[in-house]
Amino acid sequence: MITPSQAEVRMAIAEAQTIVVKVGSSSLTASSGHLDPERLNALVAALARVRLMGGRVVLVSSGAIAAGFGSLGFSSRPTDVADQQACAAVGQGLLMAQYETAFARYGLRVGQILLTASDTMQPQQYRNVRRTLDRLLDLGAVPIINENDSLASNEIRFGDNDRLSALIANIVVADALVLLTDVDALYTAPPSQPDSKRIAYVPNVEDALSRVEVGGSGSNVGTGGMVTKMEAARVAAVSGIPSVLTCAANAGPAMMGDPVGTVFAPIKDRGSSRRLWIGFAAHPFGTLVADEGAAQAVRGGQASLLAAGVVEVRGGFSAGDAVWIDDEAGNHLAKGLAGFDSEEIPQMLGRNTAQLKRFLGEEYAHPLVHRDNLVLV
Ligand SMILES: Nc1ncnc2c1ncn2[C@@H]1O[C@H](COP(=O)(O)OP(=O)(O)O)[C@@H](O)[C@H]1O
Ligand SMILES: N[C@@H](CCC(=O)OP(=O)(O)O)C(=O)O
Repeated sequence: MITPSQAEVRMAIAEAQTIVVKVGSSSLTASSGHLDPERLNALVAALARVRLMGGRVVLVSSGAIAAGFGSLGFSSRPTDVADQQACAAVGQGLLMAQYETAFARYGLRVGQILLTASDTMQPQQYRNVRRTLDRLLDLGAVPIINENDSLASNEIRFGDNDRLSALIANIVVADALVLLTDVDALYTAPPSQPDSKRIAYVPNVEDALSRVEVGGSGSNVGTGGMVTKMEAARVAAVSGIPSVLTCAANAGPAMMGDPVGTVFAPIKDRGSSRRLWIGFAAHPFGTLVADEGAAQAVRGGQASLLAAGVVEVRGGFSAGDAVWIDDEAGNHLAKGLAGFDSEEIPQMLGRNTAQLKRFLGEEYAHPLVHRDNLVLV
C-alpha cells in the first residue's frame, strides 16, 4: 500500500466515523494518584462533541484502581495484585458514576463493558462483545470499556488497556484509534531524557520500533508506559487503522485532525474483522504440522490447508478453535480456525479429497483449515 502523508493521516482521523479512544490512568488522576473529576469532565466534553456531531465513540478507560484505592484506605496505589483487584472492584463503580454524570450533561448515555484477555480469545465471547458494542453504538450510547481487573488472572491479563484498545478498534471496525496519556507525543527517547525530541509522524511503526527508545510508565499510576502504546499503534497500523497518540488535554484537537501529538499511518489495507481477530486475538489450542509442499502453499497466502499435506496434529481442540500451522522445523507459518475436532484429524492425514470422501464420507472431504480462516503470521 502507498504510504499516506501526515496530512492525509490526520484528515482520515478527523473524518473517522467510528473512533476508539483510550485514556490511561495517568490522564485521569491528580498528582496524589486519586481520580481527578476535572480531568475526566474535560475529556468527556471533547468526546461528547464528536458524538454529538454524529461520530460513533467507544471509550476504553483505565482508572478503576485509581478511583478505588482511597476509599479502601490505601494511601497510594497498591502494587499487590489482589489489592489492585479489590480496589478495581470498588473503583470501577465510582469511575462509571463519574462518567454517567459527565456524559448526561450532554444528554448522552454510557454503557459499561468489562473484558478479560480470555474473552477476546474465545470466538463465542468475541462475537457477543462485538454484537453488544455494535448495538450500543447503533443506539447512540457511548460504550466504556475496561479490563475486568477483578476477574483477570495473573497469567493472562492485559494489565494496561493499550493493547485491549487496539483489539476493540478491530472489533468495532474503527476508522481511528486515539491513545491519550500524560505526554503530548511520542518522543525519540523517554521525555525525562533532556535530548529527546517529539516525533510528529510515524509512517511505519514497525520500522520506527527499532529507532525509538521506548520506556515504561513515567508516573506511579500508569502501567504499560510507551512500550504497550507502540504495540497498540502497531496492531492498529497492521489492521489498516490510523492512530494518534497525545495527552488527554489535546483530545479535542487530535480528533479534529489538528497537528498535535504523534500520528501513525496504517501500513496495510483493512482486513475483515474476523481475519484480524484470528491474527491478533485468537488463542491457538493446538498445532497442525504441514509438510514441505503444504508449507509452501500456505506461505503463498492463497491456499487452504488440506489433510493431504499435514503430517501431525498436536493438542486438543474443537472445530472452530484457533490452531497454529507450523512447518516441520517448528516455525509458525499461520494461524487458522480448524475445520475439524483434533480427534477426527489423525485418520484424515495424508489423504487427498477423493480418498477422504471414499473412506470417511462426504463430510470429511473439506480442508483442515479453509483459506478464508487462515492468516499468515
Ligand atoms: N519514547 C517515549 N516517548 C514518550 N513517552 C515515553 C517514552 N518512553 C517512555 N515514556 C513514558 O510513557 C509514559 C506513558 O505511559 P503510562 O504512564 O503507562 O501512561 P497511561 O497511564 O496513559 O497508560 C509517559 O509518561 C513517559 O514517561
Ligand atoms: N484496568 C486498570 C488499568 C491499569 C492501568 O493503569 O492502565 P494504563 O493507565 O492504561 O497504563 C484500572 O482501571 O485501574
